[in-house]
Amino acid sequence: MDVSEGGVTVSVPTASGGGEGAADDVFFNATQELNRDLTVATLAAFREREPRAASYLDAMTASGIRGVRAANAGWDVTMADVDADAVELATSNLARNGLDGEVVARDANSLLHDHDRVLDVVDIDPFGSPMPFADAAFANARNLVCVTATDTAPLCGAHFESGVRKYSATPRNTNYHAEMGLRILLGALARTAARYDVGVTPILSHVSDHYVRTYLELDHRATDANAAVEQVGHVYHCQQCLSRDHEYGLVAAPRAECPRCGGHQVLTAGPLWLGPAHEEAFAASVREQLTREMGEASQAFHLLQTIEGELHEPTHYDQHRLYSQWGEPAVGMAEFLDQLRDAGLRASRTHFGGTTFKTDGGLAEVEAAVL
Ligand SMILES: C[S@@+](CC[C@H](N)C(=O)[O-])C[C@H]1O[C@@H](n2cnc3c(N)ncnc32)[C@H](O)[C@@H]1O
Ligand SMILES: [Zn+2]
Repeated sequence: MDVSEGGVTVSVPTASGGGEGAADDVFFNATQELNRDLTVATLAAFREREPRAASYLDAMTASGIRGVRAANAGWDVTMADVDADAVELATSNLARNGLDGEVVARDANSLLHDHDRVLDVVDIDPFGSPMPFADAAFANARNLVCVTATDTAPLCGAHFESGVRKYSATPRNTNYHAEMGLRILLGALARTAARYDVGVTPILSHVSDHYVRTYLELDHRATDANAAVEQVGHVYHCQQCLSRDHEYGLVAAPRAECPRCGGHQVLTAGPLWLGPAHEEAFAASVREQLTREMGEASQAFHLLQTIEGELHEPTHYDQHRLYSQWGEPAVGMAEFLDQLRDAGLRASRTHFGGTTFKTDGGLAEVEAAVL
């Protein structure tokens, strides 16, 4: 069947209209249109920031939809997949839109390591964890690495051993699991890039549906890599009172007891990324690149707006969860945030959920402000 998205029309396996299709079909997920709309808008915003950026590798292309959309936006595109059927489909999808580009049957790692031209932007969109491709991406990309991770259960600590294996970290299953997943991923990516003397700066990140997506700008000096590693540390989370704190550095200092409630169930999570996961100005510039022909433009607009306003504290709270802990009825979010601000705290919504918020205050200050 044909799918039209963002100004291109591609053929995808018939069964895959609403989901991921049959197991042996070439992969296509209609529900990732938001991810692809944001990719195209991010590429456009990034080109304004880095005008030399011209080449884009869609390293796991499947039907080719993402690479075709990038080619349609003027990028010099290479699309790769290990699956011969995917390569055939992506080749015909590029051609039927009258676009130039190279489609190759290659393993992403081997292609990255012996590509004969500079790859300005590399997009890693595998099944599950991106970590098996992260070394090759950071060793060979020049400006930007885009990463999707769909293994959210390992990332957030729900599938603990798998998370430990894939991310060389200790993810913990907290009530801010989506952000835990994002920060475990960012921490692992920053440490991987550092092996190649590459420093990463996350300029946009979001957790939507069941995937994590992040865009990492690269700098190629050892000092940049050091600066990125300095953004990595640990979160200490009390399972009893939900209080948490964090510390930078690769050496963990597990808490014997919670400084707030004295409980002994304080989890240590990390190493994970404690720095900003986005740049406000860049998120705003991506928002300006959304176009009418993008099917998820409206959702993308609201998502970016929320991200722009989001504080950079490394964990968030769910206001409903707190009120249930306090045994009180929850109030509206706008009123709640006003109460925090009236008490002199910084406070923002987050894109992790409609009742989530971030603040620079500790839990005791939040309680004092709203109860
Ligand atoms: C999640 S799909 C990609 C979806 C696509 N980027 C999109 O936006 O619709 C993952 C693809 O990676 C391919 N793949 C798996 N291992 C690979 C490897 N080592 N190198 C390149 N492609 C690989 C699979 O054949 C599959 O087509
Ligand atoms: Zn506690």
